[in-house]
Amino acid sequence: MKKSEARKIFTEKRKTATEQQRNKWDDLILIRFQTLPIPDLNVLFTYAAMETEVNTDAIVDYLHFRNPALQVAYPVCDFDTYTMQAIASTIDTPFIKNRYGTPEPRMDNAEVMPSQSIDVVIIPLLCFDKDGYRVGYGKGFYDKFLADTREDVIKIGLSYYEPIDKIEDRSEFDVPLNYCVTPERTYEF
Ligand SMILES: Nc1nc2c(c(=O)[nH]1)N(C=O)[C@@H](CNc1ccc(C(=O)N[C@@H](CCC(=O)O)C(=O)O)cc1)CN2
Ligand SMILES: Nc1ncnc2c1ncn2[C@@H]1O[C@H](COP(=O)(O)OP(=O)(O)OP(=O)(O)O)[C@@H](O)[C@H]1O
Repeated sequence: MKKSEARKIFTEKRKTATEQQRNKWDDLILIRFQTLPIPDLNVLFTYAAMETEVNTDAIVDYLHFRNPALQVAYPVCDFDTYTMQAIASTIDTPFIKNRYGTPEPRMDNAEVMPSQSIDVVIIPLLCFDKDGYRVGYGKGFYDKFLADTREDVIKIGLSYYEPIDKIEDRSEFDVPLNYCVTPERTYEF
């Protein structure tokens, strides 16, 4: 399947899930996430979920419990260059929606986490395939960001839906996932 077709299908599919269903899937994904063989980590780059995305709050709480010194960063986007920065955030950091509806940490006194310091990236996606390739919103935010991260960074996708067989129009920039967790299964690539 081509990325553009997958984007359309999964954008529509996402809208059909009820809040109750999503909450249940978030719980199942958390339970699976807790069994991933990820080593101790110091810096996490995650995302603040929009309504139809897998919520990462409980996963962040769990990782924080594992390492109280964990630093957690969230994306702040530049829509002129389609790049993003990892902004360190705490429980007290206010989040505001940008003009495209994505919650972002407020930038006052913001600490930018160097891409090279990040140990694990939790990535939102519209759909993924059986080889770990993903389809996002098509602006290349994540592909560009991941290009600057360490070779050994662990990339974990979260998805309510199972993978498609193959994204046909992969590009040279596409960075595959190491893991993808769904309510039904954990995929390792
Ligand atoms: N929760 C969450 N945060 C995230 C992402 C995500 O997928 N989920 N991102 C994952 O990338 C980045 C934001 N990506 C986005 C990409 C496109 C649009 C969007 O609505 N674009 C408009 C046109 C924008 C323009 O051209 O200036 C559109 O496509 O209609 C919004 C966010 C970073 N933060
Ligand atoms: N490292 C990079 N350097 C320059 N351009 C890039 C890079 N990575 C991706 N791009 C460009 O970004 C655009 C979007 O790529 P693609 O269709 O794969 O989006 P996507 O994977 O759905 O998006 P995202 O990474 O935001 O989730 C493409 O035009 C691609 O050429």
